[in-house]
Amino acid sequence: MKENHKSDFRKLCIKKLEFSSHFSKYYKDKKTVEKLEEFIKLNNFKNILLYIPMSMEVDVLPLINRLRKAKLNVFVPFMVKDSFKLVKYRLPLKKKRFGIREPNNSFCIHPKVDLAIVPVVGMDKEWKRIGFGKGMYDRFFYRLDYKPTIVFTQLTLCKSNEKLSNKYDIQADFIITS
Ligand SMILES: Nc1nc2c(c(=O)[nH]1)N(C=O)[C@@H](CNc1ccc(C(=O)N[C@@H](CCC(=O)O)C(=O)O)cc1)CN2
Ligand SMILES: Nc1ncnc2c1ncn2[C@@H]1O[C@H](COP(=O)(O)OP(=O)(O)OP(=O)(O)O)[C@@H](O)[C@H]1O
Repeated sequence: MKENHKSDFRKLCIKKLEFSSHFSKYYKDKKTVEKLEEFIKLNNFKNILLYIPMSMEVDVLPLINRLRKAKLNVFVPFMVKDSFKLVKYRLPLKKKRFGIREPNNSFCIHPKVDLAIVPVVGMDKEWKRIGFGKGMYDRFFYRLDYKPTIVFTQLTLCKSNEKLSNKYDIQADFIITS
């Protein structure tokens, strides 16, 4: 029953985000990125997990470039089987599974991040993440032996007033949207 609710809510949020991404996307991206940057500076984070955005996600590429100029370490997901590892952001990016772009593989030892900025499709009552349903972020955080600060980011808030999440779903410490 709950799984049906979850997948219906996921579909609804995807529709909402796709719709929202057609209107003032530039403004929403800019506003959200400004807030993210302020948050990073205020808390003095140095090693940051970001992501290579898809069209309905907040475009964090300008933020990535600015953070790199400021000599912060920016990592992005590199999909491996049912989850991902972290690689340092660098060009070129190559299109992979699900149309996701990624930098080349890197063989450095596991980097430790103090902040993880995570794109979400939706959130439930408990501020737990609803993603595309593959469980990759869930597995990534479950397998970490420390807990970074987690920020969820989204173009337009899509939050349910019901509990839809499962035990393994990751929970936000902060939400930043436009
Ligand atoms: N930008 C970004 N990178 C990410 C994720 C993400 O959510 N966003 N991931 C989070 O786990 C991982 C990739 N996992 C994914 C799993 C499924 C789909 C997916 O089902 N995509 C839809 C298309 C979405 C669209 O309409 O654009 C599909 O393939 O049908 C996407 C990413 C790692 N990298
Ligand atoms: N720590 C874990 N270990 C094993 N399986 C897991 C774990 N976390 C999630 N899963 C599995 O992943 C699948 C997808 O989970 P869920 O529906 O919560 O995805 P999601 O959080 O919406 O998507 P995603 O994290 O990919 O964006 C589920 O079948 C779940 O059993």
